[in-house]
Amino acid sequence: MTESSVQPALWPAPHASGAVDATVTVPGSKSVTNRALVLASLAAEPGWLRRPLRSRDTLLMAQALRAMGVGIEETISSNSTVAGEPEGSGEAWRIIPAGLHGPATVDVGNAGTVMRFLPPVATLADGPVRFDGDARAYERPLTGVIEALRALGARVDDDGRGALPLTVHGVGALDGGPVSIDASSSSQFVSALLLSGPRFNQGVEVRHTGSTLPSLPHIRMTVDMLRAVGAQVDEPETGGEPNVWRVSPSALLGRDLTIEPDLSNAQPFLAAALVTGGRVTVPDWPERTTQPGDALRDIFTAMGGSCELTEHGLTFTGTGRVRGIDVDLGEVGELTPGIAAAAALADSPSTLRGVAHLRLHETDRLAALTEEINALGGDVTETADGLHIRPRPLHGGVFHTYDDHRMATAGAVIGLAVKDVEIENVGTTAKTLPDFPDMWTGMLGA
Ligand SMILES: O=C(O)C1=C[C@@H](OP(=O)(O)O)[C@@H](O)[C@H](O)C1
Ligand SMILES: C=C(OP(=O)(O)O)C(=O)O
Repeated sequence: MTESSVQPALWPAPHASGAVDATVTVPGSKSVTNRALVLASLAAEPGWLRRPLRSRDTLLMAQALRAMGVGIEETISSNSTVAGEPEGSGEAWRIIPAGLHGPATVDVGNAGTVMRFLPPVATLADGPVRFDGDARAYERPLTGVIEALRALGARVDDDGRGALPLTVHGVGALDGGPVSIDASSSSQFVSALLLSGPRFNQGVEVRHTGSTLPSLPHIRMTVDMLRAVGAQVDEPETGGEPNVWRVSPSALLGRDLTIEPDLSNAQPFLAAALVTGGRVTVPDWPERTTQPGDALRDIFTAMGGSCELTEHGLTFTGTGRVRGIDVDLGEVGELTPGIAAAAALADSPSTLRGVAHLRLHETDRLAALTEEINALGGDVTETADGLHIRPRPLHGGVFHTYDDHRMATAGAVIGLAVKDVEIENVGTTAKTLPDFPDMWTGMLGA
């Protein structure tokens, strides 16, 4: 078992003395970077990732792929394709695919994308690949991936719990074909099988048998990115059978891909505009995207304020009044902590629904949000699939983060409006946004 090296500490969350007015450049998307790393590693030719996210989750992904033999060179690119960016200024990773090797060991940390996307990749290695990670990673669901790989012809040794730690005994190839899984606990089970599917002998046909399926935009992201590297995918949203995704066997192209900003990590900054009645612009907000964070344009507008997408990016302007909201977040679960934080500062109650699976995220997010907002004087109750939040005057105190990056950023949003909030282990934001504390104080002009 491994642990992050970040030490617990109390970080005094800055209080906003007035309306925030800032432009905040947000680093690349975790979900896009980690999919791009996997697809580029499985390709038949080298490729480029420009503006990749460098954070704990993406560095763990890169390190794991390197351990299996992939070449990943971190460079400053000489031919930046990013609009408005001077030539030579962009960070880029050159990915050089190779035959995948075992024995290898993979530290997944607490990255859902690493622990779910890489076991299928490891079936293609020519030896055993051992997966281990943080204590919390042992508790996160993985059965869907493990059982599917066994059904598709792989040997996977775990300790019988259907979870980490485990060893995938790669033999250089996998039969693939049809498989049924229950992905109600994580959409990442579906994404994982689809991403490696083109490299299985018969491709893969994934049938989801559960009653609910969270985070559909993330499955769309997988399908879009597979198609962009030449894979053939049949799926429910373009006329396929409901709950069935088919990927044909094929070689994948090496592409030159510029990673979009992480719109879920833009959330705390947009929330700052919402709760202070200020204005925040996030440059390079994509016009079209599969990222769930794009839903913030509607959700935060419904909570008070307005947004405008121009060539400068997305500008969100708050009014100083935050309204409660009744919303199903099943498709965009990772936005829940930030929405809960804004809802705790609203002038009417909120109900957040459709997110029971958050109990198995980085921490039990429903329990953690309830505990921490209530410890500051709030009135939050858990429901079977979400939260009821009745706003109350809040007071300062320690906001615990449970090694959850989105708890830390949620606490920072509350701290803007409530004096003397201290965030425990703000360094946990390194999972997806290592520069968060500096970006936050920079936004406030400190
Ligand atoms: O595929 C992805 O990149 C993700 C899918 C979602 O996972 P779940 O479906 O497990 O919620 C999301 O919450 C996570 O942050 C990223
Ligand atoms: C749930 C999340 O991450 P993971 O990729 O580890 O599932 C998240 O980032 O909110």
